[in-house]
Amino acid sequence: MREADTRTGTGRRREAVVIGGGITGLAAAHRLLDNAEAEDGGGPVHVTVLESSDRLGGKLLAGEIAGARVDLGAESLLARRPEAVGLARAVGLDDRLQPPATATASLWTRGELRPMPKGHVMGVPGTADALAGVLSDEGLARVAQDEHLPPTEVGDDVAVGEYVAARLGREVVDRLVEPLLGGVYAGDAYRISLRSAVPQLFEEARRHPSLTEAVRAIQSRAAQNPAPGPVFMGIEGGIGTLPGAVADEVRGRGATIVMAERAVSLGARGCVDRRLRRGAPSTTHEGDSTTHAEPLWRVVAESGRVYEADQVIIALPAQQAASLLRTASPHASQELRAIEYASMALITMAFRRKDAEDVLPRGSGFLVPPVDGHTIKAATFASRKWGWIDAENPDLLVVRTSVGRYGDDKVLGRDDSDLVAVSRDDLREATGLTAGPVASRVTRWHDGLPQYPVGHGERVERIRGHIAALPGVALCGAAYDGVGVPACVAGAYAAADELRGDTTTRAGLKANPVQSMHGGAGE
Ligand SMILES: CC1=C(CCC(=O)O)c2cc3nc(cc4[nH]c(cc5[nH]c(cc1n2)c(C)c5CCC(=O)O)c(CCC(=O)O)c4C)C(CCC(=O)O)=C3C
Repeated sequence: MREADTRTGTGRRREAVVIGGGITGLAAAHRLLDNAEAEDGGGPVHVTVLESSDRLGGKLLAGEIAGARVDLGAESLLARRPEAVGLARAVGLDDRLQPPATATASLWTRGELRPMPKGHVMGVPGTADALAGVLSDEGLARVAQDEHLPPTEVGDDVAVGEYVAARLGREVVDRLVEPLLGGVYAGDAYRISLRSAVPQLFEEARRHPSLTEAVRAIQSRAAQNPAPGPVFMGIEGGIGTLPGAVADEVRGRGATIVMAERAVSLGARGCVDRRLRRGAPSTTHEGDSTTHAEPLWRVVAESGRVYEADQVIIALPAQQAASLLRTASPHASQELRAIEYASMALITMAFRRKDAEDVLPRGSGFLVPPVDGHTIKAATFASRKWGWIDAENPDLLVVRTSVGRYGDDKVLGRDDSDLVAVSRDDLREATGLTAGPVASRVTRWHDGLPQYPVGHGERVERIRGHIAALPGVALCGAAYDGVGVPACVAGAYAAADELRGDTTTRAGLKANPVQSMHGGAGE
């Protein structure tokens, strides 16, 4: 059915193609449809989502172990930003949203599980007070020196590890910052950008001579405006059920989702080349809406099929985006190639509840600093963390561990049985759990987490600059706007809004980056 686009008078509806069926691409499709329904949305649109694999959802994957429903990918949504939870509500999952049953976690440091200290921003403490035991006595004394040291230059950007070590000593980096960044980015604190990964702290660090003072400034601001509600949210059945729910919702509104359809190139038709030569700016603005007599873009798939599009949203990991953009934007392509990823594996194990219940500590799990030489970097007690897993499986206790950090690709090459064995060894050493699991499964996430090293923010700006020269094309995903699910959703919304000439969403994202929500006051 072809509806006339009365607003632009072209007699046809817009064609929008979203490349990538992860949560970012699906959120983009959802937003394109919302925008089209809005009064000034530019008229009817037909949305096509192209997914190269035979599964939607990208890094979100719901699965099963010993009959228990679990997440085998990301398992929690940061709820301090509205976008991810808002999307879940918008697609009818309101009743299934559930905060974690426990908000406490531990740190496996210096031979013992110790409560995760309160009052830090991404592992950076506001005071040495709560760190006894977590750090050595020398480490504690070193933190206290911060207030007396001359200021450290932050410049345009600095590596988190380098800066924190200069102010507070390496122990804070090794035992607090590394394990948290290891969770969020599977990264290396000495490479990750303070500006991109902890922007709030970057801003405050420029304003205060001491870093602990900068942290306390963030904490007192947070204390004055306490954010309502839980920090994290889960979804009954797993956050891996979110992509399917979004897919159903957009299909219900007329979108087409094509599976096993790999987009291999994005080509401009002649008219675009002429427009580009005239120096026409990128995305739409008033009166230059994206509906022209003919679609401007041709997306060619590996199958040979061609998708003509007025608007294209690229919601792909950086390397795939680089390939797709080879001819349309060699400069963007080159910059995208330089974005690196870390790989990780999740080892999910179901224990008999009676074997594990009294042995495992309370709380949601523990983080592991890499300095102590253990293989796992975190353990999550899924049955303790999520009430729905607990309730559905009274005889089981589900635990998952994670392995793999930036630069260490070897660990993913180990056999499943080997990864289960090292996980059990580390769990036994940390908690005393000796019983074997009744079931286990390993999920490898090759190139699962994009890295945000020093200079990443500028690189993304340059990429956006190049993409802006392609009218009707926008880019979003974990590599550009922040690694968490809310960041992916927010980036998708910003991309869809940009295509209708609305840059306020992107501006809002920049002013209030998703990563600034990490840590906070004593959470
Ligand atoms: C992508 C991402 C974000 C960004 C989200 C976004 O920006 O949208 C994030 C945020 C955070 N992660 C945090 C804390 C923890 N993360 C853990 C474990 C893990 N995180 C991971 C990823 C992420 N983590 C991963 C791959 C693991 C490994 C184990 C697994 O995947 O199963 C664990 C141990 C296990 C447990 O207790 O569950 C803890 C305690 C805190 C609070 C810090 C504070 O206290 O201030 C915050 C903001």
